[in-house]
Amino acid sequence: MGQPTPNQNAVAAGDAAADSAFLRACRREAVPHTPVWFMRQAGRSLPEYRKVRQGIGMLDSCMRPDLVAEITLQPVRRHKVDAAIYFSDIVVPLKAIGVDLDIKPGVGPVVEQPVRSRADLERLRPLDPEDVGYVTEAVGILTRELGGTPLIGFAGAPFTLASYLVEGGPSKNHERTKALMYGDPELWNALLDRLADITAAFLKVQIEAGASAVQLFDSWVGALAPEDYRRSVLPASAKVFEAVAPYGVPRIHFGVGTGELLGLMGQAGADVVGADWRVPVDEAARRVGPGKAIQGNLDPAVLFAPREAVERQAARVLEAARGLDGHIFNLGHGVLPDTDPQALTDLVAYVHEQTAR
Ligand SMILES: Cc1c2[nH]c(c1CCC(=O)O)Cc1[nH]c(c(CCC(=O)O)c1C)Cc1[nH]c(c(CCC(=O)O)c1C)Cc1[nH]c(c(C)c1CCC(=O)O)C2
Repeated sequence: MGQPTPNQNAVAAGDAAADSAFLRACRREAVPHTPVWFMRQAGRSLPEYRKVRQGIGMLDSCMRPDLVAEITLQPVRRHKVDAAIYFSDIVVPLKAIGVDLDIKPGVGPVVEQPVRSRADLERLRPLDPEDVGYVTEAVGILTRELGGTPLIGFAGAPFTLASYLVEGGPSKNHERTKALMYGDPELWNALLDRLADITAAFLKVQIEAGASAVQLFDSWVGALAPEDYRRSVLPASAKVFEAVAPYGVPRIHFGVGTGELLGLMGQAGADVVGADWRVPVDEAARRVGPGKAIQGNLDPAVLFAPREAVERQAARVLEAARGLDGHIFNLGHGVLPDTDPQALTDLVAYVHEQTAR
């Protein structure tokens, strides 16, 4: 592998963000306040998002740098969150290598020809940075406009991407995915390895263009038992983290329902591990093991309760985080589409106020 060569704009923007509360917390350094951002902060809960997206398909919007930059900036302006997350979707790199898929409103990613055989696997070619020139362009705009606010790049983890590819769409039980994993381990390992390379290439594009941190979303991996995760998933996720390690940007690893997997997810190599709301953050930190920051973990449904109740539940998260040497406040999963945006703005202010040092 060649030496990483971030461009000069990226270096300048990175310098401005380097001392931000978010990046300091990722590195487990002292912070002026606990940093806050929200998974899925850019999107349907915001009226200004629905306005700019009118008449433009989800995947089309991901390929328009001006629109991507605007949507990424919207929650930063409105909520004063401590980090921006790049507006895209986990299936964008798959679309970019020619997989025939679409994101259907209210459904999610749907794949025309699911991947279930060796011949299907051969259709997944490596990602060339030129396949996603619009990402380089949008990240470039963003790092200039964000100033000192760090930009988080992201990608889907091999297991979660495999689930969409094998099932052909969203799935509750992941039955075809598991059938392949148990029934043809050789093909399964080859699929995850190929997805690891695509994911790593996609993260590198974002980092080289100026992203200050990256998050690997393994949203659906909580469906697995620890032994299956260790054997059939961990090597591919570890390959992704290792591939981007030379850049030195913080690497975040997140999944839902991963209480029993947190130790193994820590072993996969991230610097920060995200937990959902089912495990308190101090217990999550104990399970993840030493030397890693923790991100989380207010239940996104709590935001539908009155303000005082939201604050009581947020206070519980902060209390559990008190002894940790690196905590990034977030929800335990993404912002739900019907969330009142004001509840998010108020929550950011509350966390900042309560943790100001
Ligand atoms: C599993 C997953 C997907 N996509 C993603 C994940 C991992 C995170 C998680 O677990 O929630 C990641 C994602 N998708 C989107 C972002 C944008 C950045 C952000 O604000 O976090 C991110 C980080 C935009 C989006 N991705 C999608 C939307 C909604 C589509 C729209 O606004 O038209 C947005 C804003 C579509 C999508 N794409 C996917 C789903 C499940 C959906 C929702 C389907 C629906 O209910 O409509 C796959």
